[in-house]
Amino acid sequence: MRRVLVVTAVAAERDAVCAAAGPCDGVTLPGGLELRRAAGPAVAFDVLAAGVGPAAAAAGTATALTAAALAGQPYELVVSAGIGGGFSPGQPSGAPLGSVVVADAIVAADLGAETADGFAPVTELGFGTVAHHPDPALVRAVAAAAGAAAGTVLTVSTVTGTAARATELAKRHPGALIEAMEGFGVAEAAAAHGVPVLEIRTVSNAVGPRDRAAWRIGDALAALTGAFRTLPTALTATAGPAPEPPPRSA
Ligand SMILES: O=C(O)c1cccc(C(=O)CC[C@H]2O[C@@H](n3cnc4c(=O)[nH]cnc43)[C@H](O)[C@@H]2O)c1
Repeated sequence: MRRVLVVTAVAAERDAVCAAAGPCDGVTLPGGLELRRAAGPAVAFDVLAAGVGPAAAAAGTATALTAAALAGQPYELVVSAGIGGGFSPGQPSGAPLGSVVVADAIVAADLGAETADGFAPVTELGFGTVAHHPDPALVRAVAAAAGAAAGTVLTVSTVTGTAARATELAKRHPGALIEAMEGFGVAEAAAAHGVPVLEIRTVSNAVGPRDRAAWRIGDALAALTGAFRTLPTALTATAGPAPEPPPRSA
């Protein structure tokens, strides 16, 4: 049985994933976060709503990964999942409302410093990392199964609210399809545990001037459920042999 941890920001996104994964039982993690567990025939999904933003996402992901490792049932894959803002197709790249995106790069777009010459990522300041690159074969397989585009997904701590900011981000990241707020935090925790990561997003709104009335959250959540329905087949097709269970203690 393959074990996959899925991390969303909010309960509505978690429930959209659970709607695809099958009946989800609740398990409480150290610290009080509730994990929803769905054991499918080929893949077991544990789904966690860890909170909004990269810090909450990293903390929740690290807690779930540590608890699983200590229980002798480590995860094989972590997936950051949820809705996001799509760059408009008129920009260097883009993703329309309701579409599905699988990240081929998970990029922290506002982790750095403002300088007189503009934004400098922390890597240019000499430390840290600003990008994680999921396994390309896995990205291709999952995107093909879900009918998704593959491209850069940005992680921001502040939702973009102006056309100027949207244009600046699109210029700085020409391959960006979506911005959201958690992927990089999930990816950092996964990397710290040596576990592969994916990010799957569906577009609820356009990146740019804030217009909450125009958000299509229901459509994006339905698309998220649809994408997760295709995931077990894609994962089983790409995975090697299932790992040996840990040795039983005498
Ligand atoms: O109000 C609701 O019913 C509702 C249901 C599901 C999700 C939400 C959220 O507000 C989720 C916040 C979550 O979504 C990502 N997100 C969505 N659009 C953007 C965006 O334009 N820029 C950045 N992030 C976006 C983000 O990951 C948030 O955590 C509400």
